[in-house]
Amino acid sequence: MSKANKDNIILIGMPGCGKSTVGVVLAKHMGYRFIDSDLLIQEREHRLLSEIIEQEGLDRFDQIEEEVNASIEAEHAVIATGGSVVYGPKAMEHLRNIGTVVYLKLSYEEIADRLGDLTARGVSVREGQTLRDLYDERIPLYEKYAHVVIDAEHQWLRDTVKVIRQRLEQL
Ligand SMILES: Nc1ncnc2c1ncn2[C@@H]1O[C@H](COP(=O)(O)OP(=O)(O)OP(=O)(O)O)[C@@H](O)[C@H]1O
Ligand SMILES: O=C(O)C1=C[C@@H](O)[C@@H](O)[C@H](O)C1
Ligand SMILES: [Mg+2]
Repeated sequence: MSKANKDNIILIGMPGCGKSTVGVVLAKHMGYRFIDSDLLIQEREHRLLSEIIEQEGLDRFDQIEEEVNASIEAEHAVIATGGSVVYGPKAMEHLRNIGTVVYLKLSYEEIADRLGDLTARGVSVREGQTLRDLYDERIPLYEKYAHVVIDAEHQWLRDTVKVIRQRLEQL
């Protein structure tokens, strides 16, 4: 159960799991604002995520992502985060305080199908690390920080939105 002091809905999960695509539709259906924290990072930095990672390196990118997410002030919003937000404990503590954290869970196979070139997409992946390694490293973090886990495997976008709303109503 969420002990949040605000009514935001925060989406977390692997890159390509649908946080941004599902998030904007969920916000529209609920009459909420939509915030994509990847876009907040790009606005603050005046650069693309892939450029920040290339120019600053992954450690600095992770710091920037943590700072931006830890300073989001919002109410009545659906917040789509970046897949690597769970590397920032301060950001996750803040997000859990301002809303209900919803993990969109997909299998490794479906994530691999959906994602193209990880580098071009700007995914926070270290040299030599495979998508499988990344998946195995992150799943325990998503599970640790989630208030709610949604199985999004083989679901139409509209059905994922419906299931999220049902689960939130039950809280
Ligand atoms: N049922 C579905 N629900 C959501 N997205 C789907 C579905 N089927 C296919 N897709 C595709 O999967 C991709 C989801 O990408 P999206 O950018 O929303 O992911 P994300 O979780 O925001 O990733 P990132 O962490 O990189 O920001 C899109 O290309 C979308 O068209
Ligand atoms: O999962 C990831 O490593 C990332 C996902 C994107 O949303 C961005 O936050 C960034 O490109 C890193
Ligand atoms: Mg996104």
